[in-house]
Amino acid sequence: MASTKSLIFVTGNANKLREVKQILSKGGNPIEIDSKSLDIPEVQGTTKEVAYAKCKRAAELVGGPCITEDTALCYVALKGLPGPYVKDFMAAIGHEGLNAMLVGFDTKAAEAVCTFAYSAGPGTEPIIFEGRTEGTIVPARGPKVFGWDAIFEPNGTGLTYAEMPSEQKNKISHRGKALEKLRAYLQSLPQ
Ligand SMILES: O=c1[nH]c(=O)c2ncn([C@@H]3O[C@H](COP(=O)(O)OP(=O)(O)OP(=O)(O)O)[C@@H](O)[C@H]3O)c2[nH]1
Ligand SMILES: [Mg+2]
Repeated sequence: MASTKSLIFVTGNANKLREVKQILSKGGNPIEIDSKSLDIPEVQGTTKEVAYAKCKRAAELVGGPCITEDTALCYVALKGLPGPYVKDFMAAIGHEGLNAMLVGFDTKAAEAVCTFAYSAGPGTEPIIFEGRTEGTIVPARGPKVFGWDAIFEPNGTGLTYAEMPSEQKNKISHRGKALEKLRAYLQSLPQ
């Protein structure tokens, strides 16, 4: 029988939590997720630096093992920006503004980047797991439930993330890819 592990995911984002639970509860060795909603200040830096610092602080606050996640939306024309700062851009200028930023550029290509970090507990070095999905920024299509899902069309799908059933998004998404790496790592740990 498959063994079940439980892990604390520290996040303030209910949509992330829903997807992480969906993805990790499936498969031969399901991982059970408990969550803690803590608002952890985020440093400026690369996606990996942001994820690493978030997880280090989360482990101190939780007092034990935990995972955190940082998501970035990286425009090719803008050499990776807004990247890990997309949350503030989304809040300030919304879907229309995120499209308008690319007016005058030849390429609307973008990459969704998800960076999970796992800490074995306070004082330990977080380990990073990254997933990337390439796509195009388009005018919003589909339900506007989760962040910039409605304006991101993964290559070769003809659909935005928002137009896809969750199983389809999870199969190809930046988050799904990062979580498969995290799952493999957790399964390699001694019980
Ligand atoms: O359309 C989307 N599809 C996704 O798959 C997705 N994943 C994250 N986001 C949004 O991108 C920003 C990341 O910022 P972020 O990583 O700091 O998240 P957060 O502050 O909401 O939560 P957390 O840091 O407490 O975990 C936030 O605005 C998130 O809502 C997504 N939007
Ligand atoms: Mg955040």
